[in-house]
Amino acid sequence: MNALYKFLNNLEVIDIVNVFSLTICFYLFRFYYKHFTRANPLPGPLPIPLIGTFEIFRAHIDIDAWFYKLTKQYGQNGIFELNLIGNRQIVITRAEHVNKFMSPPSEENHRKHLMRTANNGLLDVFDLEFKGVGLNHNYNFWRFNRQIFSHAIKTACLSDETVKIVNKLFEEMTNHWMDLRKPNENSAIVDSAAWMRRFTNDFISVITTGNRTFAIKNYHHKLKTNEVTEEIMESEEFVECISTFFDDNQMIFIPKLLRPFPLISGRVNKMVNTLDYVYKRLVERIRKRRKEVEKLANTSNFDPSQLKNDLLTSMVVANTPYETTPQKNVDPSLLRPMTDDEIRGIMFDAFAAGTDTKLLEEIETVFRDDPNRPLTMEDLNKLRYCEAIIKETSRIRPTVSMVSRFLDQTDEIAGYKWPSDLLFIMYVRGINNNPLYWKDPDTFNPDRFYDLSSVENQHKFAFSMFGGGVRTCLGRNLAMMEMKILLASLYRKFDVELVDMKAPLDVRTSTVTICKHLDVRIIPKYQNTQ
Ligand code: HEM
Repeated sequence: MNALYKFLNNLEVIDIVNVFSLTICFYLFRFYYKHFTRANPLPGPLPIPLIGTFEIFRAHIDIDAWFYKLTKQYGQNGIFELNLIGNRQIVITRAEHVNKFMSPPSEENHRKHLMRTANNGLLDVFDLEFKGVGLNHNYNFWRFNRQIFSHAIKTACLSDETVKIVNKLFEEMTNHWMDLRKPNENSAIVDSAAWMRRFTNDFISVITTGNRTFAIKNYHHKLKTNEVTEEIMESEEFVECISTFFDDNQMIFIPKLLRPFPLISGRVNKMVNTLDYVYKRLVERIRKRRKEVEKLANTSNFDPSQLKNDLLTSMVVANTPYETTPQKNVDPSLLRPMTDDEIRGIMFDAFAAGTDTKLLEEIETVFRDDPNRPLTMEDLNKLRYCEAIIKETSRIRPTVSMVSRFLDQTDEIAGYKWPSDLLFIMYVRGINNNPLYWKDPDTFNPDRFYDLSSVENQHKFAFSMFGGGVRTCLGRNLAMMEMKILLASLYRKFDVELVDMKAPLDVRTSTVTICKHLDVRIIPKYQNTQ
């Protein structure tokens, strides 16, 4: 002890500087030694010590554009790597390599590599770790929630009522557009991105809770009168919060260790506050619905078929005596009622995920009998070219451009043997635009999805829009239905023109790509379109 005291006492500033410099040199040497001797080295940007690849930390970075550039630079063999604070992430850009993650579940793979994020992330800070379906990091909770969500959403997808809701909201929205026309003008200029955010929010709210948020009506009122009432503020804040979550949701991949860092902490706190607000609003709705169900159930002549048909009611009564269509062939351990927190997790998923020539010929053929009649479920099946347009748009610019899976055991992927605890990112946009599978990938050509022979000859993972395998999108049928009705209804009644053809697309990407603003001119085709 004495010797140590003497030693420290005799130290001079220069010695401290030397020790400090030596430590840094040692750290640098060790960092790059480990980097250059890593297993299966792949091409990718050279990492910076402590930070890894810096780009990810830049606020407002267009992650998707950056990944697209990296794919061109490093993805020739369909696989490259990034480093995030010492964590390796493997990016896949070829269809052949996604088999183990995207294949339909089998006895052998139904539990393998199922999680989307690493074990050391921030999911618990955002209260998402054991909640909902999309980001749930616990196999048993995820399975329970997915089972109930999928049972509840099936009813919505098969129901004529859902088609009627989209028709009604569309009519209301377009009436508002026409109302916003300047005096003596036939067409209206609208920010289609802002309107679509409100449309999808209103739609998913009816599907999940049976009640509207009136986001469309409130937005119209705000634009028309410049007046911001409490109701408008609330509905607008809810829409904005969902947007904020998507703006920065790459935060879910940040290791927890980094939370206190200045570039990170502000963004994490903003996300926590945003989610807190959304969670509170959702729990209020759940409690209200529970009371309504209980009140009804306590009446003497109660019949479960009197209950509402929406997702929230289905979840409140799931596995209780009030359920009208009990789940069949389900593991008995999944047959318990849901808690408020569990329902809130699923509702958050639904709100977050649910909150967007030949076509004209097809529309004309389908609606030849009456161009103004509401669209029906039967029409939907005939709108094949409309579906091809949606797929081709999603091929070129997928809404979800990255799908991740966490390797939970050693496995062979893309011809390499990998250790466990490694994050894989399937870069969907890279695969969807890879010239190996698509001739002239930059050319917009919906025939690729219309011509059945070319679809059959395509690699089964060369295009993916809703992911695949055990964790494939639960809302895919509902989303496709909503998009087809919207597209067909829009072009049936209106001509649509971009206001500024030269303006760059105002998109914000994290793992999801969202259009922030897009002015279009809406021109009614018929005089009687109000
Ligand atoms: C155009 C609209 C949509 C697109 C492009 C889309 C795309 C996706 C993708 C790519 C995934 C990841 C799949 C995977 O990991 O393999 C996903 C997951 C999911 N989606 Fe969607 N989605 C859409 C709409 C919806 C809607 C409307 C809902 C609900 C009402 C929904 C609910 C979900 C859920 C719950 C998951 C998580 C499934 C799980 O982790 O088990 N999605 N979606």
